[in-house]
Amino acid sequence: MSDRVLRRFSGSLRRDPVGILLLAIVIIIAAAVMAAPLISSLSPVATDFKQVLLPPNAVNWLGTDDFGRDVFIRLLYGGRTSLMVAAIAVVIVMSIGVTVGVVAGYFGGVVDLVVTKVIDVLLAFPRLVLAIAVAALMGGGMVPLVIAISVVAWPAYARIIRGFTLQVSQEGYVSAARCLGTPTWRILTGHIALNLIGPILVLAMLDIGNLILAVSALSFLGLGVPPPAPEWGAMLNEGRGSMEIAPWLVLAPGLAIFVVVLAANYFGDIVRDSVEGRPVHGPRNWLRLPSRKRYKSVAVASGNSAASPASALDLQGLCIEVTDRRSPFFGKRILNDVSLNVGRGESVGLIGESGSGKSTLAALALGLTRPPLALTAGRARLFGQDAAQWSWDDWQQVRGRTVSLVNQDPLSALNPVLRVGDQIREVMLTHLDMPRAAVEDRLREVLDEVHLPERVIRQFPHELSGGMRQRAVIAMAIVNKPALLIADEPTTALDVSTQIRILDLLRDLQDRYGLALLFVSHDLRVVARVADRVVIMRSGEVVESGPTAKVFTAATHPYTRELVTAMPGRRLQTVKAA
Ligand SMILES: Nc1ncnc2c1ncn2[C@@H]1O[C@H](COP(=O)(O)OP(=O)(O)OP(=O)(O)O)[C@@H](O)[C@H]1O
Repeated sequence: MSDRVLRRFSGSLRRDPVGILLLAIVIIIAAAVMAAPLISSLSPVATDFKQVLLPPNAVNWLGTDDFGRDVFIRLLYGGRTSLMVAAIAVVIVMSIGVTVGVVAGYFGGVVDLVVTKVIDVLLAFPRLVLAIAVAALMGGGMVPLVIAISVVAWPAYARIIRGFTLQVSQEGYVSAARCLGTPTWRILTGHIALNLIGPILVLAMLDIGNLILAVSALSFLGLGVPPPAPEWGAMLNEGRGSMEIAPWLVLAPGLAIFVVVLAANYFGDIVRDSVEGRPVHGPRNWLRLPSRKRYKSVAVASGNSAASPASALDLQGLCIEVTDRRSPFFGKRILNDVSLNVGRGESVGLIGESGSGKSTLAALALGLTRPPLALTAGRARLFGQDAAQWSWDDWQQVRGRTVSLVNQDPLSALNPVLRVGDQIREVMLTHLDMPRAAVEDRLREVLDEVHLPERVIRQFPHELSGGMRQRAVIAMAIVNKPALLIADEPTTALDVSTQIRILDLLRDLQDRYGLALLFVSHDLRVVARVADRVVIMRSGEVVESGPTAKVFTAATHPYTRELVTAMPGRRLQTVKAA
């Protein structure tokens, strides 16, 4: 995960001029602060009463204070204290917060009850007031400062980490590890803590700015490092008295705190976006409007005009390999010389055993081939255009509009906290500039098309049956009237009678819209019900293809014959009759 996050982080930063500027400033500040003794031999506490309150000049770049001390040198040494205390506090706060949160969330019961009550009590105090009380009780100084900040900051972390732990503990792999007798410490460190690295990183980045502010605030109140040692908050306090005649005394530390906190928050946002997988952060989003040009050309090509190409999806000699050298599977060929064509209005079934490469192929048709996998040979055309050349943004314009997906798990495709109606509306509004009334009309129309009652508009996914959820997902996929629908094992999670109804619905929609349908499945009976043509894959290669009836009754490849022989009921006619 870390590699992917790092790549996204550096990718976001590269496209973000403000982020790069802030990063450069922070690197300069951090380097200057670390190298303070090398930059000047002057002591930050050396006084010179002949030089008091000098404005910035060639010798004293940021002027002098009312003891004749050089403000620039004090700023450098003060930064060491501020940043070091904040960094130590983050580590301590994280360690306590993560340990308490994970233990409470995983063990639950009395442990959780006691911990959450303690957290509730601590969070009821205003953070800074509690920190002032703790620091004042301990008498000020660097160590009490770190302790005061840690004491008040850990409960918020513990509460968030407890929430994440509760969620991760419910995951199937944690239950499986428990069933397999994995020791508790191993589950906590290996399964749960590993999954919390992302949220922990985000929390740390977002809160480091707050901790720097807390250090400065306590020092400003005289509860930090004792004078004459410099610290940014303490410098603000010292400069307060002479602020009107020597504004540089407060401007210098004030600006330093501002820039560092701003940068920490800004990077916190980028890290959060990178961990959560949001594609773009920052000014790139603000400055660059989505490119409609290429989208229009794709949309035009996908229209049903006579001039548009006959193929919806046309793959020729396609190879997909693991191209990332860091992957242990580097060089592995996932798809080998695969050719497949889905004509307009045609329904093609893609059949293969587990691991044959069906999902990899479906992902390619949606522009979702991501590292470590890459297209290394062959041609991929969507509605006559060379889709291999499209950027992520180009694909974003096409996915959900020209090409849609229905996957096997409707529950994971629907957001559990949003009403079904809002989720379908969102798909429309993402792609089409429609008036409100038209959106509502189309919403009702599409629900009717997938045979769902209007009441589901206001319902949440958990209030629907499995079959209804899959219909809702199909409604989302077809609401923008796409030209190509990819159905990746859409009936696997359903019972047999619901399966048949969903398959009939897909066939029906395909006829009504002239949809091209790529139906991916390992179940021959299911494919027989919807596909005009079938393509059989094995170990990343196409072994046979042809009209459904022909392949099922007169297969030429031994593997296909094996599949057909193993099919319950054997004959296609039997399947259709069922
Ligand atoms: N990122 C990857 N790195 C290495 N191998 C991969 C990667 N992604 C997929 N594979 C391998 O590619 C092969 C095809 O995977 P794919 O998921 O496309 O199969 P599938 O036919 O969809 O299987 P299933 O029906 O079980 O989902 C598998 O052997 C899989 O292990």
